Amino acid sequence: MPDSLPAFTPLETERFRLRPLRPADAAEMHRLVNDWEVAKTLARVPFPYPRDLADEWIASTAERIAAGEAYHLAIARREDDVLVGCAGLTLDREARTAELGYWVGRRHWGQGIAPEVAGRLARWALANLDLDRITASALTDNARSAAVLRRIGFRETGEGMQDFLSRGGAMPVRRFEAVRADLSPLAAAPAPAAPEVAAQGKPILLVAAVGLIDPEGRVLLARRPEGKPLAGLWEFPGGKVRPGETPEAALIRELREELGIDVAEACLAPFAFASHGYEAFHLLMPLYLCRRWEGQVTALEGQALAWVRPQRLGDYAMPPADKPLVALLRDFL
Ligand SMILES: Nc1nc2c([nH]c(=O)n2[C@H]2C[C@H](O)[C@@H](COP(=O)(O)OP(=O)(O)OP(=O)(O)O)O2)c(=O)[nH]1
Repeated sequence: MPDSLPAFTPLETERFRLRPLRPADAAEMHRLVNDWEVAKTLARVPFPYPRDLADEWIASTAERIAAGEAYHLAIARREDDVLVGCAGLTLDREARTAELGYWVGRRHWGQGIAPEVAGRLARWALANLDLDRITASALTDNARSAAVLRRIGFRETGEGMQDFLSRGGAMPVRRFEAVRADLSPLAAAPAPAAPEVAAQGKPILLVAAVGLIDPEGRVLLARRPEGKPLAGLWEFPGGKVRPGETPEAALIRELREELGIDVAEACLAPFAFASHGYEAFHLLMPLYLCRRWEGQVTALEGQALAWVRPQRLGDYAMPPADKPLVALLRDFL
């Protein structure tokens, strides 16, 4: 019944595909999860696991993906689509958080599947859903799961008790969480090579950005894609100024590459700048305003775009450097 499946573009890792569960997955899912060694580590899984529950659960995952409430996905091998486990996120949209969970069938243990897929799912979620934080927990006696969480960048935040259906009561767990900085590529950046480098201060990064303004006075924001630092935050279009380039030339190039529009230098009006210390560099970012361009604004790099009324800019999570610019822009427009 492919047409009853929710619209969700599968997430690929090197070896696996995270895709919506299908009714046809029920038998294999039941075989893998109806195993005490698996069920005992999961909070919301009963043991024994009734066969009918697999069908009901799969149907409910489709509904919840369609509603944007939870993303419980099959972990399938890319080469032959064999189901090896499940990974999921349950959202609390108001709190801008999601709870991560995963399990792998016993016959597939020992291949590093959990860190590969859970890391991908967490990075995807922070880049594509309106979240600031992902939480997870592992039974205190489940050192393997805690190690997976640490390996993908989660930090331990404390201990607590959680109800486990399979154990028939509350069990002690370690709690973990990750924010954008924990999972971003910048977190893995090496420390400065020599102490003198640090003592002289951070390098300055020059980035040119633009507030494109449409005839209705709305400003264009673009969402930083997965894989870049600060993924998932909304920003003014632009990018790094290359050696030998002027900020204006850099912007004209970036706008053509990223949005498919042509902007004349005379249409870029200098407006303000951001000067902000990030951990690894100091950002200096001139912000221009532009009301005239040629061509249709198109997301050429698959990034989400939003035309936002100045008064609504505060509803979009943006990099810390942009906060003062947003305030200035709101007053100006
Ligand atoms: N474009 C843009 N970058 C911003 C904003 N706010 C902010 O802190 N930044 C930071 C994020 C990045 O560290 C840096 C821009 O670098 P980038 O990596 O996106 O630049 P790029 O498009 O040249 O990317 P790449 O070719 O290196 O992939 O500036 C903003 O509003 N717009």
